[in-house]
Amino acid sequence: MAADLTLERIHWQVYCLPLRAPFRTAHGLLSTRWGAIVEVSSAGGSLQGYGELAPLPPFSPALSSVLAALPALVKSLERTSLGEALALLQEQQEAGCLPAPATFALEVALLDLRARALGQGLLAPYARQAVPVNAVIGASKPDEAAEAARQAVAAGFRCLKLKLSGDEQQDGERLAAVRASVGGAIALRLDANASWSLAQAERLLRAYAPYDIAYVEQPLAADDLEELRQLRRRSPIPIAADESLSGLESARQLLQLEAADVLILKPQFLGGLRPTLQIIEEAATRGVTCVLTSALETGIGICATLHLAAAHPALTQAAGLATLSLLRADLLSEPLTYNDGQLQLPPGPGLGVRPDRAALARYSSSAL
Ligand SMILES: O=C(O)CCC(=O)c1ccccc1C(=O)O
Ligand SMILES: [Mg+2]
Repeated sequence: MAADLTLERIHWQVYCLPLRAPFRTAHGLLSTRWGAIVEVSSAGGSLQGYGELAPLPPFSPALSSVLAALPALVKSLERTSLGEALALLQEQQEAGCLPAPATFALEVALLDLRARALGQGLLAPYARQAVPVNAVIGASKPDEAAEAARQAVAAGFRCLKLKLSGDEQQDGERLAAVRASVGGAIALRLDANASWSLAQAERLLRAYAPYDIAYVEQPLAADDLEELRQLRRRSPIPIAADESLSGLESARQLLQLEAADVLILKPQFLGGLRPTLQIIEEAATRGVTCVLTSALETGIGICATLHLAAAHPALTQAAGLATLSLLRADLLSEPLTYNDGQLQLPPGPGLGVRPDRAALARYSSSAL
């Protein structure tokens, strides 16, 4: 049985991947993505499972502190059975002892190993074999953003997410330019990345409402849920919480306060697929929409989130999983495929993808 498999070795390789072009959000400019690919092997080394940690302050602790937690965690899991390892990981995650990206990486790697042993998909059965995704447009100059939006629509995307910079004038011009360039039939989402005050948000959301916005992510600072609740009651545009969600407890507070119309869920920053699934279930009972997104991981992390997006019947909205093209390269042996604004679930057991050793070696880093 898969649960009886013994884990022999758990190791990780840190990577450093440049972005194709620096990516601007209200949190600043991102030009390099750091993370690590985790590999777990069964006794005898016949089976492997893979996961990815890709921390990103302020959404998570920094890479150095996530890596610092790994040796003790790995020591507690090595040479246990797969079933025990998953239970131990869950225990430590629930006790709040582990940084979220470390739990996500280990959980996915263990589930990948188990699903490969069973010859089934990571989270089978699936509600869909392809997941609609939004293209993401950085907070670049209005004409550049409009051109990027046009290209995304030409590539088949029906939903775009536009990053705001916090510069009010440019944000307004960028939004007008993007809406004009794509026409009325394309869904538009905005992401303010926690950059507005309550008064500013009320004013800007009224100004942006005529552009037909599906929702705005995180208009206000992460920790003031009461203000978010007030804004939601007055806003002509639906409100999504992103930075305000740090795990199950914060999700429960948001649901309790009815502070958001939409929850943006990043398993990388929520401590894995299991707590994310719990949030999806609790949100569904209250009629709150959930949208899964990447944390700008490489293909391993994106693919894990894709499996959850494909598996759960409630996740019908476009997911934020079209971020691989922001990176200069991926680390997969076979690329993930985007077709007509949808990301295909790869066939094959487990994640259905593996890291490419040569690519991993090329972008590996020993700087940490
Ligand atoms: O949602 C998407 O389309 C892409 C993912 C994304 O924007 C993101 C990625 C990493 C960290 C934060 C965010 C964000 O939504 O603010
Ligand atoms: Mg966001």
